[in-house]
Parts: sequence; C-alpha cells; structure tokens
Amino acid sequence: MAVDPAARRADRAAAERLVHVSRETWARWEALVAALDKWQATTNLVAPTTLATVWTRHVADGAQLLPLAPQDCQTWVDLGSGGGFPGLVVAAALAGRTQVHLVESNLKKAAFLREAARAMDVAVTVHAARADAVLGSVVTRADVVSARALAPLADLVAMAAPLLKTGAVGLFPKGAKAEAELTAAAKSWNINASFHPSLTEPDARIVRVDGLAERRGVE
Ligand SMILES: C[S@@+](CC[C@H](N)C(=O)[O-])C[C@H]1O[C@@H](n2cnc3c(N)ncnc32)[C@H](O)[C@@H]1O
Repeated sequence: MAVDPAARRADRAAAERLVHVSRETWARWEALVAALDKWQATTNLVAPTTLATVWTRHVADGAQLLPLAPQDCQTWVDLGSGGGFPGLVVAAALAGRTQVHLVESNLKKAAFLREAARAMDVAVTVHAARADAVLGSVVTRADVVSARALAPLADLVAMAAPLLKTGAVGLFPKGAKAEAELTAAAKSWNINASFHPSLTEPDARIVRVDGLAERRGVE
C-alpha cells in the first residue's frame, strides 16, 4: 500500500508537537519507520490503513508511555511487541540506560524486531516465544511491563502477574472500554490501577498498574 508522502510529513509534524525527545531518538525512530515500511510489503506488522499516520498512531502513541514509567527504570519488558510498538519506540528513547526485552510469539515478527533494532543501533533482547514461557522463568523481574493491543486487561494482568506481583509497574494502552476492562479484571485480582489520558486518541486511556495481588478465594 503506497503511502502519500505529504500525509506522512504532516503526520510526522503532528508527532513532533506531541513528543519531545532528543535528535538521536528521532533518528532511531526514523530507522524504525524505514524498517517497518520495508517489511510491511511482505509481513503484516501494522494495519495498512495506519501507515500514513505511523508517527502519531504508533510512534507518539508508544512514546507517551515514557513519562508514566519510573525515572530510574532499569528493565522494561514489552509483551506482544509485533511491529515494535511500543517496545522499540521506548527502547530508542532509553538506549544505553534501560535493558529492554521484547516478547513476541510470531517468529517472523520477532525476526523483524531484531532487524529493526539493528538498523536503529539499539540493543534489545528479543524473545521469540509466548509471554508465559518467558515471564517468571527467563525474565524474573522488571521495573515496567507494557503491552498494547495484546489482550483484555484481565488476561494481560494474568500474563504479566509474575512481574507485576514483584514490583513492576504495568503500562497498558487501552481503548474507550478501559474502565469496563478494569472492572472485569478486579473480579480476580486486587489491582491498584490509575487511568491516564491518551495524547493520540481522544477516547483512549493508558492504564497504569502499581500493584497486583490475587484475590483470596478466587480460583
Ligand atoms: C495485535 S498485535 C499488537 C502488536 C503491537 N503491540 C502493536 O500494538 O502494534 C498482538 C501481537 O502479540 C503477539 N502475541 C499474541 N499472543 C502472544 C503471547 N501469548 N506472547 C507473546 N506474543 C503474543 C502476536 O503475534 C502479535 O504480534
């Protein structure tokens, strides 16, 4: 699907108004978008209709998680990273400071994540596996666990529980049904969660989880 260069330029300018990061980070994001454009011809990494607005829909959308993370974040784990959102976006901004793990079960997408990270000159660890095969065994602790468009919140917190129960902050971009998803998740878990407005989508929210424990008496 050919992208209109003028639409792409206008969207990039819109993203620059939303996100303020170093020139080096923008350069790494340029490399990410170039890799995405190359691979998207053969691998469905993002919805084709969102390619013209990749800068706001995907890059700025991922970058808006950064101010919600603890400042001294040493380890960030992104689940179901797909085309690198938000995992590679945050890895570019935190390069040299934070160890970023990307967990992606689709082998082709995991190969993309490795190639894109190389092109961006960003060191990340890509786990080509399901989250349940990695969390609590290969990766046992983190400061942040994120996931976008992977699963409803109840399933997400269950998946991320090994990290959330040991002190990780959860950052989960969600749509207009964020509150209903939290209500459903709270049937099985004691969750300390807060909602944060999305910069990129008016109805969307980011759910930040600051504590998770099993509810007593719940299977
Ligand atoms: C809808 S895509 C979202 C991709 C990306 N996070 C985004 O927002 O653009 C969900 C991704 O999660 C991956 N996935 C699904 N279940 C998974 C699991 N249990 N562990 C790791 N990855 C998973 C899929 O292969 C897919 O790439």
